Amino acid sequence: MPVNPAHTALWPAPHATGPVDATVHVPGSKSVTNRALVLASLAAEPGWLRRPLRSRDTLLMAGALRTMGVGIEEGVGPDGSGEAWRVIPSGLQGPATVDVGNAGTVMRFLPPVATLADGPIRFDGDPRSYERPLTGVIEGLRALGARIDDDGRGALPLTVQGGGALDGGPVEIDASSSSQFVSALLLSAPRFNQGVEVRHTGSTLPSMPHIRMTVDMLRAVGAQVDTPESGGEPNVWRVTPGALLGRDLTVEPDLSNAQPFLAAALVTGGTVVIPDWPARTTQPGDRLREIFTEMGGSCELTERGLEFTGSGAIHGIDADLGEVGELTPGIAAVAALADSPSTLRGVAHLRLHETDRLAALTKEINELGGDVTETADGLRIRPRRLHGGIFHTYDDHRMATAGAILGLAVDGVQIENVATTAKTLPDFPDLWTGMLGN
Ligand SMILES: O=C(O)C1=C[C@@H](OP(=O)(O)O)[C@@H](O)[C@H](O)C1
Ligand SMILES: C=C(OP(=O)(O)O)C(=O)O
Repeated sequence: MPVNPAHTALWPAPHATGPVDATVHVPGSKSVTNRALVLASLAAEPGWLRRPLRSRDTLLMAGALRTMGVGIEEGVGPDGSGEAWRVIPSGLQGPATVDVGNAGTVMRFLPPVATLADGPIRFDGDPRSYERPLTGVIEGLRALGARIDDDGRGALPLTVQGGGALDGGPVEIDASSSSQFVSALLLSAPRFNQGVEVRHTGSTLPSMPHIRMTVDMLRAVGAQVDTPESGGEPNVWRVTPGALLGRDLTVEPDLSNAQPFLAAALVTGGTVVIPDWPARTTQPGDRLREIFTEMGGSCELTERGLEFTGSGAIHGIDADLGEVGELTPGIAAVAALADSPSTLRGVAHLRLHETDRLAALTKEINELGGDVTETADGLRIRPRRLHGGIFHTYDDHRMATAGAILGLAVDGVQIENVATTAKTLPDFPDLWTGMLGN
C-alpha cells in the first residue's frame, strides 16, 4: 500500500518564547454538528445548520446522509449571515455504502438511521473502526426488529437491511464501553413505530454530558424524552414516537477543541480568549473551566468570551474523568508539565477510542523522558524534566494536540502526522501558529 506522506511527515511543534496572548476562534462542535445533521435528516421539514464544523468526521456524516437521499446544501442562513447547511429530509434509500472513517458518531449514530431506509446500507471504515465496539448498537437494533448482516464480532463492517421502518420498543444494552450506544438509539427513536425505551445494564456509563447533549437536542426539535434526571428510573431513557421539527440551529464552538488553546495559556502563564463560549452547554469541554483552574489557571466569562489566564504555576490533579474522557489527552499533557503528580481515573474505555489512548499517552510522554504509568482505569503521571523527540499520534487528533501542548514547554518536539487533527479541527496547525503570533 502506498504510504501517505502526510502520515509520516514531522511537524516541529512550536516552542513558546513567552506568555501567549491571543484570541482564538474555535470552529463548531463535532458532537453538536453530527447530532444536528442526524436530527435534521429525520425531521418532517427542512432545517438550517449554521456554523457547522467542517472536518473529516462531519463531512463523513454529511456524505453518508446524502448517499441515503438527504439533501444537504451549502447556503447562507435565513438571516443572511454566516455559512450554513440547509438540510432537506427525504425518504431514505438504499442500496448505499457509508464510509465511517474512524468517527464514533458516524459508526454508531447511523445504523439506527439506516434501519429506516428502503434497502441495504453497508457500513465500512478505517481499519481502526473494525476494532471499536458496536455491540450495543447492533444487538440493540436487532432486539428492536432490525436485520443486520455482520461477521459476528459486534463490530464493522456490516450491512443494515433497511426495511423502511423499525418496530422499536424496549431494549437492554450495556453501554459501558461507549455512551454513543445510548445516544445512537435515542437519536433515531422518534421515527421508530413505538419509539424506544433504552435500559443500560452495565456497571459504568461514560460521557454522561454527551447523553445529556443527545436528550437536549432531541427535545429542541420537539421530541418527548424521559430521562433518569427528569424523574424516570435510573439508567432508563424513553423516547415517544413523533414528527421532528426542522430548526435553525447555530453550532457552538467545540469546547474540547478549545482545550489545547486554554492549555497554552496555562503552560505559558499567558491569556487566551475563546469567543462565543456558551453560557450554558452540555459539552464536556465546559468542565475545563474547573479542571484547568484547579491546575493553576483562572477564568472569567465576559462579553469577549471565555478569558483564561495561566498563573505561571501548573499543578497536578487527581480527577475522575469518566464524564469527560475526550479531555484526557490534553489534561495528561498539562499534567506532565506540572509541579506535582496527577492521577487520572475513570477512563478505561479510552483504550477503545481512536487509538488505545492510555497506552499511547504513556509511551509517547515517556519517550520524551516522562514518567507515566497506566492503571486499570487511567494514568498516573509524575512530572519529570522532558526532552525533545518524535511524538507519534496513532491517527488520533487528540494525541496530536496533546503533543503540541508539550512542545510549547519542551524544545525539539516533533509531531508525526499533525494532519490527523483534520478529524475534528483541520485548521489546527494554523490556529496554533496564529495563537503564538507566528
Ligand atoms: O457522543 C459523542 O459525541 C461523543 C461521546 C463520547 O464517546 P464515548 O462515550 O465513546 O467516550 C466522546 O468521547 C466522543 O468524543 C464524542
Ligand atoms: C473519542 C472521540 O471521537 P469519536 O467520536 O470517534 O468517538 C474523540 O473525539 O475524542
